[in-house]
Amino acid sequence: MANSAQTQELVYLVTGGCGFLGEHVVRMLLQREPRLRELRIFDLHLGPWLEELKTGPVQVTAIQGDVTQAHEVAAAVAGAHVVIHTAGLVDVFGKTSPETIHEVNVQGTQNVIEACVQTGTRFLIYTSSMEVVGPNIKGQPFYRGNENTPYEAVHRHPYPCSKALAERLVLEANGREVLGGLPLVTCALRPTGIYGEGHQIMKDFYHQGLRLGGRLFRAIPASVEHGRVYVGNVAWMHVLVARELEHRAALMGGQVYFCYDNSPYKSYEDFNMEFLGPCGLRLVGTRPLMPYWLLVLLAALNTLLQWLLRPLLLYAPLLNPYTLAVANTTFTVSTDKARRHFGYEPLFSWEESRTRTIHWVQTAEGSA
Ligand SMILES: NC(=O)C1=CN([C@@H]2O[C@H](COP(=O)(O)OP(=O)(O)OC[C@H]3O[C@@H](n4cnc5c(N)ncnc54)[C@H](O)[C@@H]3O)[C@@H](O)[C@H]2O)C=CC1
Ligand SMILES: C[C@@H](CO)CCC[C@@H](C)[C@H]1CC[C@H]2[C@@H]3[C@H](O)CC4=CC(=O)CC[C@]4(C)[C@H]3CC[C@]12C
Repeated sequence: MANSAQTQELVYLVTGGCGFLGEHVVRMLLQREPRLRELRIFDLHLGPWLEELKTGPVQVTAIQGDVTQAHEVAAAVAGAHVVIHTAGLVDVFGKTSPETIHEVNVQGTQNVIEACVQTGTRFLIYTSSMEVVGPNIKGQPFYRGNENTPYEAVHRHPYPCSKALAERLVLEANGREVLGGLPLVTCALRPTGIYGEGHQIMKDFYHQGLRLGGRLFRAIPASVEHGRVYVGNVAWMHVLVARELEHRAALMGGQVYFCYDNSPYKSYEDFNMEFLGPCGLRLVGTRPLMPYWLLVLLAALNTLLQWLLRPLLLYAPLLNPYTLAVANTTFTVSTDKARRHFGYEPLFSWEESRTRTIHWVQTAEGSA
């Protein structure tokens, strides 16, 4: 909670502050950054929940804007001490064109960097993704790796390509001189698959299960581990990095950190059942019910249907060759780099993260 003994002097900007992760970052900052004077929330779509934040001691400024518009970004950044750039197009389902994904994720990030340089903002934290590393196009496993684990990070899909390019831009910008002559300090956080309150795909699976009479059918072998991290802990890591970047610029500047916590290593489907099970769903099968080649065929068929139907409607199912490959490839992290560099410990235990997520799925049911 904000401590009135400390001077409230800092101005933060959170891009994408109305998204799934962004909302948690915003709320976490208000709770855990006592030096905050003003919090600017920049997003293409502003959420109505922002209104309730405006009555607190911190000035909350909602800015409707587009990261692809350099002048809008520059106006929002001017005067901010810290920028947390979490805005992005998270599309692995073919809803948007590769060009748009590139424009938002890469050009948008370039605009944020240039705005920092031009207006004199010194600290920039970028929300990257595990996807900048893998799974790669060869489907090679990354088993409990860390930030230094060798891995062939080669991608073809627009989303990981864009995140990798944007991350590189952010890291290369570390040390650039900003207005006033001081160096820019940047770093990138790479969450694995985020879960928690507000996770749309979890909700989609829940409703799919309800439609199928309370059942989901196992498609991926239980032995394929998929890295997951609780949204509250990802937000906490952003807040800590933002706080420590100034004091530990030499150590943290230009670095990447996986976002991790104590969530268990499990397959994507088994992990989801940790929440969906207590909400009344059952995962049928100890082994996949369909042979893998049939899933590959269905995923390819979905791609074809998406292409054929495009002139008429947007067909964007969860299953496509890319999502299947990601779900079917082991990718888990095991690291303590964030603890060593800036003292990160997860704020929420696994039990608490689980309880909060179950509660959200249960209460979100009626509102869907
Ligand atoms: N959801 C996940 O599992 C993971 C997400 N990430 C990254 O975390 C960040 C946040 O992702 P989520 O919260 O899941 O996505 P989200 O879609 O819920 O949030 C993204 C926010 O960015 C905003 N936005 C999109 N285009 C914009 C534009 N042109 N200008 C301004 N704002 C724009 C959206 O309106 C939205 O509020 C993204 O950068 C994503 O790549 C990284 C790893 C995992
Ligand atoms: C084959 C299906 C059988 O039930 C399951 C399909 C699940 C997929 C929709 C998800 C499996 C893995 C997810 C991705 C992963 O968590 C990593 C991600 C990181 C990001 O930065 C953005 C989101 C995502 C790509 C995430 C998207 C959904 C999955 C592919």
